[in-house]
Amino acid sequence: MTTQLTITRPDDWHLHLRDGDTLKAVLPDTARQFARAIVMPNLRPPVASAEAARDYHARIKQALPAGLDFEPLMTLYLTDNMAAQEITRAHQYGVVKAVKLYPAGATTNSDSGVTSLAKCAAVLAEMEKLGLPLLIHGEVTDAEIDVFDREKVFIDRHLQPLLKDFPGLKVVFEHITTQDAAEFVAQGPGNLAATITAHHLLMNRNAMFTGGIRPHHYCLPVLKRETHRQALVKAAISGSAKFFLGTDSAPHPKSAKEASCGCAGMYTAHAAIELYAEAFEAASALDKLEGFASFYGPDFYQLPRNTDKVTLSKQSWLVPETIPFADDVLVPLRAGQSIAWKLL
Ligand SMILES: NC(=O)N[C@@H](CC(=O)O)C(=O)O
Ligand SMILES: [Zn+2]
Ligand SMILES: [Zn+2]
Repeated sequence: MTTQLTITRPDDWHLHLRDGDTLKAVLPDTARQFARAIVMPNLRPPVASAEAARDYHARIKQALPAGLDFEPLMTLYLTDNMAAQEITRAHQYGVVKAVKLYPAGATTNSDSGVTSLAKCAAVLAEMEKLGLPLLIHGEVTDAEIDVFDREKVFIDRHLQPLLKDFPGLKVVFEHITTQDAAEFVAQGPGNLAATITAHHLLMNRNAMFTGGIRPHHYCLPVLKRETHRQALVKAAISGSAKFFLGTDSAPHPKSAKEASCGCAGMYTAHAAIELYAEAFEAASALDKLEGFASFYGPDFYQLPRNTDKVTLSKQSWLVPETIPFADDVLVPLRAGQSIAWKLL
């Protein structure tokens, strides 16, 4: 049995850091483990210009505690009326590594998102030309479509046409949750990849209803049935460079989660790499963790792999019930329960 695991320092290719005091509260959790993270732009207002991305980058660097080495990789929030020129400028700024597509209304702070991809043709052509990846929250927003089917329908209605219209565009299908998405990506072209969260590897939709409603297990895309979870595990441990780590750690105050209309998002940054280690161990595939967590992401983004190492030890520890979050608290995944691996 493996009791220690040393891997190249990982990166997180999908992360929500928020801003201001909440940024300060969560950033150390990520920076302790990861060398870099792709930072999501769904602030209020969204990070939709090259200047906004540069300023947000500076605020993150400023919020970083002394002694922690961490590089935020910035994203632009795609809107219907974004000019292609904005992409060119953002690319020139250097800190912007990708553009994020939120279908309008699909998730937290997505109301300024895209209503029709046809409106973004010039922007997408410019990204294709520059090699700037498009990161997609891949769910349709149609109220008539069952919430558990929204990812699958997005593939047919939007992702397939997009890949056909822009065959050279690099695309990351973010936080995939279904067998349909895993198979679509595995069989797709080399410019198509996907991130997978730890929570979608560890839990199926029963976790939202164990003994009552569990708001801290509600995220988007919503957890799916067990067959889908198994397909995601299979993809993550396959050794295919098309699948890599993206936590989608999405902090919200406890009061906003435990509410009559609670918001979507799980906080996993406090234990991200440890949670992934649990999932890979459960699949007897700890030897596949390093590629998934530390190699395939930078390879896809054409960034250098990290050179330093981290070590995980098979050592159970107790997750706190809450974590301070500005003037509130947040409830981390596994609150009050234990995690089998510990980052040394
Ligand atoms: N994943 C979530 O459930 N929530 C994310 C948004 C997102 O990634 O869709 C958030 O910003 O809270
Ligand atoms: Zn999303
Ligand atoms: Zn997200």
